[in-house]
Amino acid sequence: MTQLLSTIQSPADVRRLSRTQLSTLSDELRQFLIESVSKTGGHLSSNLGTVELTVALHHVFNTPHDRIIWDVGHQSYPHKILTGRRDEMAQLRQAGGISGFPKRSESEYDAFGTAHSSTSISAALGMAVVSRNMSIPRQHIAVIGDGAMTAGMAFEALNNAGVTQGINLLVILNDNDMSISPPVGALNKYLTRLMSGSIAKDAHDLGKAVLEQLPSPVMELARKVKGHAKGMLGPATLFEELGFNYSGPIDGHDLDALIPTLENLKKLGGLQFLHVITKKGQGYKLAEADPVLYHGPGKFDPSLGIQAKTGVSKPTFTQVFGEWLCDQAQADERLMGITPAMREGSGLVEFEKRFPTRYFDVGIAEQHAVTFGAGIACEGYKPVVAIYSTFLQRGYDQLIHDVALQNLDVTFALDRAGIVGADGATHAGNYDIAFLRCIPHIVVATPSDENECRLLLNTCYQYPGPASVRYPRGAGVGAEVLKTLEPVALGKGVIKREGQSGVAILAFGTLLHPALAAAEGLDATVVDMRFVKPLDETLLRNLAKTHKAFVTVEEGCIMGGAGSAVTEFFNQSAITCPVLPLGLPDVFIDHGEQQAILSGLGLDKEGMQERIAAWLKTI
Ligand SMILES: Cc1ncc(C[n+]2csc(CCOP(=O)(O)OP(=O)(O)O)c2C)c(N)n1
Ligand SMILES: CC(=O)[C@@H](O)[C@H](O)COP(=O)(O)O
Ligand SMILES: [Mg+2]
Repeated sequence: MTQLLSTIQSPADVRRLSRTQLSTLSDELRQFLIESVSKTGGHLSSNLGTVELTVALHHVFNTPHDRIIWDVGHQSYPHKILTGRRDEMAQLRQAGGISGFPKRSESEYDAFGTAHSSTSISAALGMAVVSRNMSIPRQHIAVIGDGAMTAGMAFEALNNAGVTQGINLLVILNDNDMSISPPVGALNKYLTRLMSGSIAKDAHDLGKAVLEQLPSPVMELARKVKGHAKGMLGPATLFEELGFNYSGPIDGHDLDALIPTLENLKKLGGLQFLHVITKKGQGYKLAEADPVLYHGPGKFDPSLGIQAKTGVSKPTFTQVFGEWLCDQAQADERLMGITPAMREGSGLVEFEKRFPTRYFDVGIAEQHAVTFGAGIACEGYKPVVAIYSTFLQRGYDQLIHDVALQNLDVTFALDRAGIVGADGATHAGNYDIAFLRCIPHIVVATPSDENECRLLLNTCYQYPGPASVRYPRGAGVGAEVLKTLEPVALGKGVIKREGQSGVAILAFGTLLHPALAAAEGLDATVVDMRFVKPLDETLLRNLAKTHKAFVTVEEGCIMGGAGSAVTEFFNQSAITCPVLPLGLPDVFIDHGEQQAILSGLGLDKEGMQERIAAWLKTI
């Protein structure tokens, strides 16, 4: 039953509701969420945890005039539902439907586009200084999870905000004591101490009482009084030391606590930090019991919950990597596995169980993960950094300056390379080939199937410098994976089909398979290049003697990608054969089903055949 929810057209309707109605609305919203996400798939646990907070925020603040920035944004579904997108939830994360993350082009209520974590405070601060300079009376609210709070960028923003005068910035720490996996790090321990009330509770109560009694003209003085009171009673919180007025912890599922607190903070303005305690999966027993499983499920039956898959399914590339990592770690005790907060997604669950002292979840801290690996390599150990292609973007300078420049032996296992599907443009791993191949020393390997993934991991692991293996989200072609730890030759491709038409298709990665199918109709030669760097120059020189035209195929951006590598080599070697580069165009590619997106871009058998045939007519 969603009677009240169905009357909500915009947050203005939420602002009119009584406390009792807000409570009913929250219950209906939660029910709607479970039903809706069970039909589309999406991020469930985090959204169940932000229902009351979202209702309270839209009730108290004047959105969209006031800005709410949802960190990561995977918890913004209640916000989407209350801001006019209830019906669109049926197409969430599907082609043509709404995004799973806040998106400025989608709604005026989405103040900032997010999906990569820990950006909210910086963005809110940027908005706040403009409001200050333009004398716009506006509130800026960053809602950030305890996981997202572990990233350096969040602290860079707090550091900057703490000395910024005259702004309204409210940081709400949505602390559910969970990242995707259980949380890690010293900050988590600190937050647990705050949560237990041992640091600031008494001081907070005293401070709040003082503030509530004071008339607004003396608020500034009040803040000083409050700070002084805290100082007398015990140590200030870290956030107070950084210049914020800390409130909390409060129960983030209790509207009676949330609403007056938010109203109070709104009145106060300035630099405010509110610590809210929530439960991931709140209100859906199965998600409460296993928030990790329900972090980002596919479709499921709400009454049964997620069911274990029956039958035999092809292993995913992630599973192939996870198994390889365990086998390699068994064989080489120098191996250390590193993940920036993506244990499940990167396939490290088993590795952690079997090699706990060699497993490092460093938090949402990609830059640190890379340099941490560099340090390990300096001491003769062999770090394997398991990281999604899109998240390695965060560690780019570290990759160049800390790893490659020193030619350190760090292996990068790049998952989710290429189109990722439902998460869309924010998570697409489209750029790694281009941004890696321009860095000296680094090996860039692009396996075409699961078995080759393992073989190239072997090669890259044994290569005594920086090396990367990129593989896509999901399952491959069902190739049998040999349990070997033997490497294949570095920088050598393999001819898969000899054609007679004088056309050679050079495939970098899993698009080899549609390329092979397309080649039948074209009678083209097909090569599994295996490596973008080093490029198999000998093979290319030989092919150029017998072929008149080349096509490159990759699931990565065309600009600067593997096709560019081939063209550059041809130019340097005075090879005059024309090259048609097939890959991802120079646009951000929205969410949708992975294969459908590739087909839409002409990267399936038919598309390749058509485009190659049309191009051949022009040369
Ligand atoms: C830069 C970056 N690294 C990793 C991720 C993947 N990721 C998405 S949500 C999440 C956990 C966030 O935890 P928290 O902020 O506490 O939110 P919760 O899921 O607990 O609601 C992670 C690691 C990401 N989105 N961005
Ligand atoms: C929000 C976020 O960044 C992750 O939860 C991401 O959606 C995971 O994607 P995968 O499902 O590909 O692991
Ligand atoms: Mg959390």
